[in-house]
Amino acid sequence: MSPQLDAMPTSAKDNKKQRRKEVTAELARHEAALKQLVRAAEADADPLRSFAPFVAYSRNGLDACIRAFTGEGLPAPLAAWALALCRGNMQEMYEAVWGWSDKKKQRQLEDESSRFLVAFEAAAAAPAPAEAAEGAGEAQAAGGAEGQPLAYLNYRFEVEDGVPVAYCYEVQLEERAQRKGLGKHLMRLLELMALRNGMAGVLLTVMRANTDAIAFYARLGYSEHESSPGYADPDEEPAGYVILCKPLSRPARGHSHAHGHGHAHGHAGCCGC
Ligand SMILES: CC(=O)SCCNC(=O)CCNC(=O)[C@H](O)C(C)(C)COP(=O)(O)OP(=O)(O)OC[C@H]1O[C@@H](n2cnc3c(N)ncnc32)[C@H](O)[C@@H]1OP(=O)(O)O
Repeated sequence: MSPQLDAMPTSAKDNKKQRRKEVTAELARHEAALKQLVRAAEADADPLRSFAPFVAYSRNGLDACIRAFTGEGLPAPLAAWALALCRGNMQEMYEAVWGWSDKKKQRQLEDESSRFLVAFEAAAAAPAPAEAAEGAGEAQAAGGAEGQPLAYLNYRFEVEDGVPVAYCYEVQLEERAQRKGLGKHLMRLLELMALRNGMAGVLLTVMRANTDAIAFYARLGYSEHESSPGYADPDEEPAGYVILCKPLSRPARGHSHAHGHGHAHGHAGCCGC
């Protein structure tokens, strides 16, 4: 027993013990509620059903439609295409920071908690298979009526430091689909899905060398998260990556966020996710 407790009258000790028990039980309930929130979000078999107007993207010369997959349910040719696209876009930058491993990336993409949005070109607009990128022809066949895949967003629902978030693992676009608004559209869809599932925000990791992606995320309102290396201590050795976040707000309804998660807009140094 601690010396402080020892010196207390019995009723005060009992009160303190009781209070500890209550706090522990409350924390356990809170943790269970967060896990439940994530499980419910993961279990949604049709995450795009509320966002029908956003599953088609026709702008800037692109004519695409978006479908949702789980990592485990992604057809093999699409999984191969996703891995090849990521390798093509990222391998060089990865090698300078974490190293590149096909196996590790594949495991990440196909993990049971991994989720995908995949944008397919409308079938009529798809180029002949000979012009397609590695794996895209077979991936097209796996996609059914759609044309070739153009882009994907790989995400998970997670609890990060006690806060439920949608974690964006990868956004990868074929070169011919870049800078046409599709990346932004996919991120907006993720934000909508995150909000609908009670997540407090979107989190992601991006390499410092990826200045294009950093500019893209800044344009979309993402800023450095307090868990990002060097955020709290400018003397810390700079890492090769930063963690960015965007808190998500609901229309004010006069009561706090479900499961007690307030949003920290305007909260100095913290973005609430
Ligand atoms: C967590 C991660 O996934 S990090 C890895 C990100 N992925 C990559 O680096 C792979 C290669 N790049 C890509 O796949 C894409 O180009 C992405 C994902 C970086 C961006 O998607 P895109 O569709 O090309 O960008 P999009 O056209 O939607 O641009 C949205 C906004 O960001 C701006 N933007 C995009 N790229 C840049 C840039 N390099 N510099 C400045 N602004 C930019 C656009 O001008 C646009 O602004 P607007 O809304 O005012 O018009």
